[in-house]
Amino acid sequence: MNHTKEQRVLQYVLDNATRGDPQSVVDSIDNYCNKEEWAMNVGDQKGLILDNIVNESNPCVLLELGTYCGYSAVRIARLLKPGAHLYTVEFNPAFAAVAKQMIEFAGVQDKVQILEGNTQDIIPQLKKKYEVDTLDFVFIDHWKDKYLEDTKLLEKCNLLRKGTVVLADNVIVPGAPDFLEYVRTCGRYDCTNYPSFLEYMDEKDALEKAIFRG
Ligand SMILES: Cn1cnc(CNC(=O)c2cc(-c3ccc(F)cc3)cc(O)c2O)c1
Ligand SMILES: [Mg+2]
Repeated sequence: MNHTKEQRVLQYVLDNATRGDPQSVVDSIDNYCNKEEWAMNVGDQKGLILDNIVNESNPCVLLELGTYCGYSAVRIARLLKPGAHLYTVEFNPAFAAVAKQMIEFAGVQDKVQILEGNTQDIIPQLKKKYEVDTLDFVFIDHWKDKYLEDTKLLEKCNLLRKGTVVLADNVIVPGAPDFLEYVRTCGRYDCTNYPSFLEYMDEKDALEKAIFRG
């Protein structure tokens, strides 16, 4: 039954975390991925930086690109105020199925909506189909060669407003050089780099925060 790594991560959470307790879900995933099998969750070190930036920006409408097992969706949702909502986009149906169960077990399903499909198709639907006006916070953690085109698509679809926080994972490893170059030089973002480490490893990585100037 647990033929994939993502299913094994979920099973470990079901067996070791507490239903309805998002922190225990986050901690269980980190325990498993530190001890048993590496997986590409943002992890506990970069996760603390993510927590701080979410708390600082007090967002109401959030978008995540790249759900994977739902680790960062649960991590973010556990911090959201009543009425706040996170849309998270996942292309891979197997990942989306695991994430759905992870989010429901954590008890944050009322705050999180998984949108299954390609970001290129879903981003242009956010306003009309999902009744989004503008986004307060965007966490980018999907395919690294899609960061730039999807950031430009968010701009084109008028989903960013003055002060929208765009936070990108993995800007060192695997890296997103064209995205970094763009947000740091195009004149439309105020950028801050947050050095950290690749999840569950000693290798250097970083998050980049790019605040849209409007
Ligand atoms: C298949 N797929 C579905 N979603 C995605 C998008 N995520 C990544 O690719 C990703 C990759 C790594 C990583 C992989 C190998 C390695 F040696 C070092 C780092 C780390 C991350 O935090 C990531 O988010 C990939
Ligand atoms: Mg990542």
